[in-house]
Amino acid sequence: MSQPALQRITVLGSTGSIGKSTLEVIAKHPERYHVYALTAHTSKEALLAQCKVHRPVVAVLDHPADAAWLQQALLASGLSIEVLAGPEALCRVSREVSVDTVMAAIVGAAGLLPALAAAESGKRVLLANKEALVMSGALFMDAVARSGATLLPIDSEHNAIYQCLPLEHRGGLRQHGVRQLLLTASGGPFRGWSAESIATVTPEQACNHPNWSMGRKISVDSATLMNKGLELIEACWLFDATPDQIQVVVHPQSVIHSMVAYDDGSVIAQLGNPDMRTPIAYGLSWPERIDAGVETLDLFQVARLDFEAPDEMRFPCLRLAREAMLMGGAAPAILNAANEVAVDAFLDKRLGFSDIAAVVANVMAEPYDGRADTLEQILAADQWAREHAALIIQQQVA
Ligand SMILES: NC(=O)C1=CN([C@@H]2O[C@H](COP(=O)(O)OP(=O)(O)OC[C@H]3O[C@@H](n4cnc5c(N)ncnc54)[C@H](OP(=O)(O)O)[C@@H]3O)[C@@H](O)[C@H]2O)C=CC1
Ligand SMILES: CC(=O)[C@@H](O)[C@H](O)COP(=O)(O)O
Ligand SMILES: [Mn+2]
Repeated sequence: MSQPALQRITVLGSTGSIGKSTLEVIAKHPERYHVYALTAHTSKEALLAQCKVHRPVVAVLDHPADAAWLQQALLASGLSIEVLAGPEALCRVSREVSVDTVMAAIVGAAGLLPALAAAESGKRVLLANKEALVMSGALFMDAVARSGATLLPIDSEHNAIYQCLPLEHRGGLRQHGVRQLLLTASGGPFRGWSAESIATVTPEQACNHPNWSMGRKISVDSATLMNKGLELIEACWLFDATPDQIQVVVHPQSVIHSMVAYDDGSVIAQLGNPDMRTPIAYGLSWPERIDAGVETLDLFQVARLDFEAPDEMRFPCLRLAREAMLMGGAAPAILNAANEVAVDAFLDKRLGFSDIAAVVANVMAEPYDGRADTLEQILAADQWAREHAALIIQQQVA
């Protein structure tokens, strides 16, 4: 058997939940994958530890003082690794000519520019950072098409749908006999709770996802169902679908990661343990399969699979996201930015849980007359929404 081609990889957000899982899978296959760059925001000790194990060529931190600290610590450990600082360095390690694959696993809008840089440079882009696509869907997909990049979804639901679709699904789902995409949702930690109980939950409760271990921002998004809203927009762009072709199905066990319904009545599903190493390994090795270190699903232990409709009255964020996608233009970027500001405020205990949806709804209700065709316009809409959300939160607190 021939040796697989070696992939040189940049892991954006390597100190996060997805970043760490990515490095676990990479470490199992040293003959296939070499790390080119590792990046973090402020977690310098964690990045130092990762550098010692994975020996990247470059490491990136946000602040120059942190980068200087890391450079010193690496030299003291006898490691010659180049350390860079700042957002432009993230784009540089995404674009680097010798890099084949970029794992885009920075959380939030901060991940947009380096993910886009990878898409524009024709890389294999492993996209976990759903906010990038929500903000810049048309622009991002256009960059992929023009550069010939290979875009592989890492978000578990989209990875599942990708696995359930025919190989060539581009250019419309209908012509491939696809009737609907069934996007599964766990329902989050507050599924079935009354509106009154939901209103008083703490960040710790919101971050305690029933099935997945994830970063704090996405955990809160799962709890409000904004995660499913962002994923609906993400699916529209990835699979060239309209919101009405996507049905959200609450499935509390998170064992079916999503499904595709076909014209002949077939429903094809992808199942597995709720462990992100599976979609990560799929993205790394596609079109082959590698060991991800994940056990085969024990169906006898799962025993039952439940399904219900999402409750958009108690969890309005899903409806807000669908409306943003239907509005188009800058609306998804505005939704995303307002949500990021509101989630930050909730995690800081400056805002109640139910106020997250209220802040997003209020920002979306404000008239915005800008377009969202260019990156500059998208970033302007993002900035506008952040300012409005901050103002609304300030007024609520005052
Ligand atoms: N976790 C999961 O299971 C899933 C996550 N996703 C998506 O993947 C992305 C990452 O999620 P997750 O791993 O949970 O997030 P985490 O919060 O665990 O990790 C985020 C990573 O991004 C870095 N980062 C944060 N802010 C910045 C910034 N301003 N500039 C540069 N780097 C930054 C962090 O560095 P530092 O450590 O220094 O803060 C960290 O490495 C999100 O978009 C999420 O929606 C999608 C599906 C599943
Ligand atoms: C693992 C993953 O992809 C997350 O986005 C997960 O789906 C969150 O779960 P819910 O949003 O369905 O609660
Ligand atoms: Mn998901």
